[in-house]
Amino acid sequence: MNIAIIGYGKMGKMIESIALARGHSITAIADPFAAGGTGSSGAPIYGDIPGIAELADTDAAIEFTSPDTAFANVTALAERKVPAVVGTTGWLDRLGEAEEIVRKNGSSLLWASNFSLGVNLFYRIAAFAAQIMNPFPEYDGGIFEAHHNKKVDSPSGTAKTLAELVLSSMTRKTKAVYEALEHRAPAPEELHVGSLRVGSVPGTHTLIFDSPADTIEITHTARNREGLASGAVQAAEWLARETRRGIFTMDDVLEEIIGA
Ligand SMILES: NC(=O)C1=CN([C@@H]2O[C@H](COP(=O)(O)OP(=O)(O)OC[C@H]3O[C@@H](n4cnc5c(N)ncnc54)[C@H](OP(=O)(O)O)[C@@H]3O)[C@@H](O)[C@H]2O)C=CC1
Ligand SMILES: O=C(O)C1=N[C@H](C(=O)O)C[C@H](O)C1
Repeated sequence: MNIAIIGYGKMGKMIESIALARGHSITAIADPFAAGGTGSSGAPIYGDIPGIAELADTDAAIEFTSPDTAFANVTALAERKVPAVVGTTGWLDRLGEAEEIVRKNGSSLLWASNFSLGVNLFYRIAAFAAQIMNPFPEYDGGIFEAHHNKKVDSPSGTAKTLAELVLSSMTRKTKAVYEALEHRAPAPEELHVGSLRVGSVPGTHTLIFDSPADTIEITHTARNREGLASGAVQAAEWLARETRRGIFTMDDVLEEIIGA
């Protein structure tokens, strides 16, 4: 299939190499920093989302840019009717608005705060764990995430998704709190989420249940960005096969694989 890459940073470059290894072609790359050149696939790099003519043969675009630019990119791709796989985090307060624009244009959006298949399986395990821990109030719950020191959004998108899953499976927790809690202790119904930015950590997420007697920890540790980029390319393949138009997530891709 033909893929356009929006954002030619750490993820965009890894996606290009994985897409090529899976037999795909890169039609265009958009990134203001590298505009005017070509990617290692030979695809031209534009400063902004290319026009309809340049994207005519593109089956799907994969977008990993920055929280400030993702919404405009999703809008531009929807207007060009290019199905979009979007991994940028820290912009999802505008997701509802973006979904409306995508639907109005009869296009498609598949988004995920984390495209790693391992993390999406971890989400399912975490939701089940939260459900079975719910009747045991002696076990408090919390979330911890660590990422590299170039990451501009905190908490991670993955931690936010994980918190939403825990809240929907654990009725004694009603609210996620992300701040440092400098001057107060968390209330029992609050799910505290902590973030660390250090070095080159690709992404670690832990769900913790802690009682006076013991601790249960479920951790996903990314070793590198390959799993993330590979999941995004698999999501683009899924979206290009999908005959329905509309809004999808990585959970739809996982559902096709595991049948639930
Ligand atoms: N959902 C998931 O699985 C994952 C999500 N992410 C998220 O993806 C995003 C990108 O991550 P990463 O690749 O590591 O970040 P990088 O900073 O390495 O790359 C982002 C790139 O996008 C470019 N960019 C900025 N604005 C635009 C624009 N308007 N159009 C096109 N390109 C633009 C940047 O250029 P410049 O340097 O000039 O600003 C940069 O080259 C982050 O939000 C991160 O949290 C990351 C990994 C996995
Ligand atoms: O910025 C990153 O690097 C990552 N961002 C995503 C997030 O915010 O959850 C996913 C992954 O953990 C890497």
